[in-house]
Amino acid sequence: MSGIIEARFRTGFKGGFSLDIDLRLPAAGLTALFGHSGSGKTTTLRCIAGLNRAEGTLRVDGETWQDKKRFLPVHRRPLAYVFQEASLFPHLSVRKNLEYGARRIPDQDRRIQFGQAAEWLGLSALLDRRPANLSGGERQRVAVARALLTSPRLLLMDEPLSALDHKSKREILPYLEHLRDALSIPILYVTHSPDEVARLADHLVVLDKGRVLANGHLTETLARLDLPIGQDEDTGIALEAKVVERDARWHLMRVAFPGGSLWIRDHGQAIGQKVRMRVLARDVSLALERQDASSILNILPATVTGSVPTDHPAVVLTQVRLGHPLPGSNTGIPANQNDRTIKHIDGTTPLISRLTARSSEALALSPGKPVWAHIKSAAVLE
Ligand SMILES: Nc1ncnc2c1ncn2[C@@H]1O[C@H](COP(=O)(O)OP(=O)(O)OP(=O)(O)O)[C@@H](O)[C@H]1O
Repeated sequence: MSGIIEARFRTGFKGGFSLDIDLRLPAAGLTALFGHSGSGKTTTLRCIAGLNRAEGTLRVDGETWQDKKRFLPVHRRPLAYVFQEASLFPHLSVRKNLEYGARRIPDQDRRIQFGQAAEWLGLSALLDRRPANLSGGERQRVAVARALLTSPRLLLMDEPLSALDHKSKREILPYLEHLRDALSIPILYVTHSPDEVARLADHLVVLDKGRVLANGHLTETLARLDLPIGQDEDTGIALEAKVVERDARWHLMRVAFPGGSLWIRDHGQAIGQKVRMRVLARDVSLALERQDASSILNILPATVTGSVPTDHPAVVLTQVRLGHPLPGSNTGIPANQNDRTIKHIDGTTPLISRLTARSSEALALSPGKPVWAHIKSAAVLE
């Protein structure tokens, strides 16, 4: 089927690790493969690349790369692979390294031009340098551009930032964000950084012990309370919003998303522009009444959808969805997929709130309960 990557693999190693996955992924945008060390992220990528000969099926946008009858070897799969460390030719300039990437592709098959790749990765001023005279982040940018110049139909990236220091990571992230939006090919991106997931991913796969724990849209998957991706200080959701209004006097802008909007610090984006935001669980408090006489600017109606304990008995995480149950409906009812009072909040944005177990009990926060989410802070990711 078109527009989809279907990847089904079963494989194992002598040490006892087995991989058994069945994934349907969008054949566009950036899909993050997230999981703890040893969960099978790299093995999955290697199976997709044809570097590991796993039993299974791989179809990319309607084209079969592997099934029971055929196995395209790695050099016949139109993909590019970016590793943790850039392996550039040390004796060649950046320009020559890039030209090497483009060399194998006949002109008529070239989908990404040299100038385009150099511009996307900000390499124009570096073309005459040798790799030894580049920072780690610059070397990785060259490696990504070189990969793109092979005109792949799929870009695989295996923890491309993990060997970089904090400053270099910050420098390279905007290039990757731009690339995600500009490229028409899908990117599969392995990481164990929740931060990179929030900033870069459109779609998220969570792996654990060689199995798929979750596979879904970024905001929805990050909002799940049953996954190992959260539960710490940085737990929260990430979402895409659109700038809809600004208040020049107070340097604020209003950003809208399914089910609501927030006033946040103005970062100068144009009206209509998309921004990616993060709302952390520790910045969301829940109340039964709307508390307007407070310093909090953003107060949104929401409905409780679930709650889980955390590592500390004093703290729980509660999931809500924006919107109140319909007027006149019986509210304190448990969540039920067929209940029309719950259904109307399907599709609105989920939030997670970190609160004490004592408050949760005092407010009787159970599924179906209407609340007001007071959002202390929300930020554009940049
Ligand atoms: N060639 C191999 N032979 C034996 N065991 C292997 C081989 N390759 C990987 N493994 C094992 O398979 C498991 C999954 O490895 P994999 O590299 O896919 O995990 P990962 O999620 O990418 O981990 P990390 O985040 O540490 O890179 C690990 O336990 C690893 O030791």
